[in-house]
Amino acid sequence: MKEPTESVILRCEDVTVEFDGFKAVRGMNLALARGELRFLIGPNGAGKTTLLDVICGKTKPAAGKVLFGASAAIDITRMKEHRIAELGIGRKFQTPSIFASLTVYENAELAMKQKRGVFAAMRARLRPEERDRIAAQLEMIGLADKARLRAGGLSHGEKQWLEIGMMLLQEPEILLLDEPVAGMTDDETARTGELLREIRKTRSVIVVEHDMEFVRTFASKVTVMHEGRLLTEGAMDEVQRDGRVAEVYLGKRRDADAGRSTA
Ligand SMILES: Nc1ncnc2c1ncn2[C@@H]1O[C@H](COP(=O)(O)OP(=O)(O)OP(=O)(O)O)[C@@H](O)[C@H]1O
Repeated sequence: MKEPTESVILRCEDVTVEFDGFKAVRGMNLALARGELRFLIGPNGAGKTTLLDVICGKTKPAAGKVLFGASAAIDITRMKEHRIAELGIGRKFQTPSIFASLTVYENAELAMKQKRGVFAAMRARLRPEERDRIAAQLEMIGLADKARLRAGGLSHGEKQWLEIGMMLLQEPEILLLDEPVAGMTDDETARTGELLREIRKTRSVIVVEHDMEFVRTFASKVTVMHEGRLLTEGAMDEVQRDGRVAEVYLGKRRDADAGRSTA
């Protein structure tokens, strides 16, 4: 299932990752189109997080390539993590990395200044257009009314949204999210899905997710990994009908997921 080359923003080709001889990812292929919201699913230990680690440069593959940019022309396989981030791949981990003692606005301000680069960041004041962008971003993540509150006092879901907002202020082309709705209330989960739909209008997103109810509601295309390999890929309803998918999930599904899922 190869995407037309011109619309591809990221391509993983035959990526293999080894940890002390154990192959966590085995010849994995993935092509992400511009403006796509892709869900990466699979049982525990399938290699999903490791693949995100390879894309953002945190882990280097033993073999294979990661290509990024217009028509996936830039080989980022051996680039340093910070360089990949500068190029436009943002990674959000499960634990929020916001500053609890600063306000929501101050956190956003820091993210904006980080985007400017070290020298410009020393300029104390933000330009009016930068302030406007922060305001628009806080509006998008639903925290405009909480701009003056300490980030540490936000709910779990709000902290996750703030972190997503801070990443967006750095204008990545691709966002990599690892279980963004873990620990969220049903309402927060639904709002996060809407936020992802909004984000994909201007950026591409890969979401590693275990919450099958969430995936069913918000996914268009799903990639299923199993034991480091691509098991199948396609529309969620097709994937759900695939007997192999049900099989690999049987007995491996997380306890937390079992209550919500009938996949
Ligand atoms: N740094 C590491 N050293 C050794 N083994 C690792 C390391 N990181 C991951 N692994 C192993 O690689 C395999 C894939 O792990 P990974 O975290 O990528 O799976 P996953 O699909 O994200 O699982 P989960 O859904 O449980 O988060 C697992 O067997 C894991 O134990």
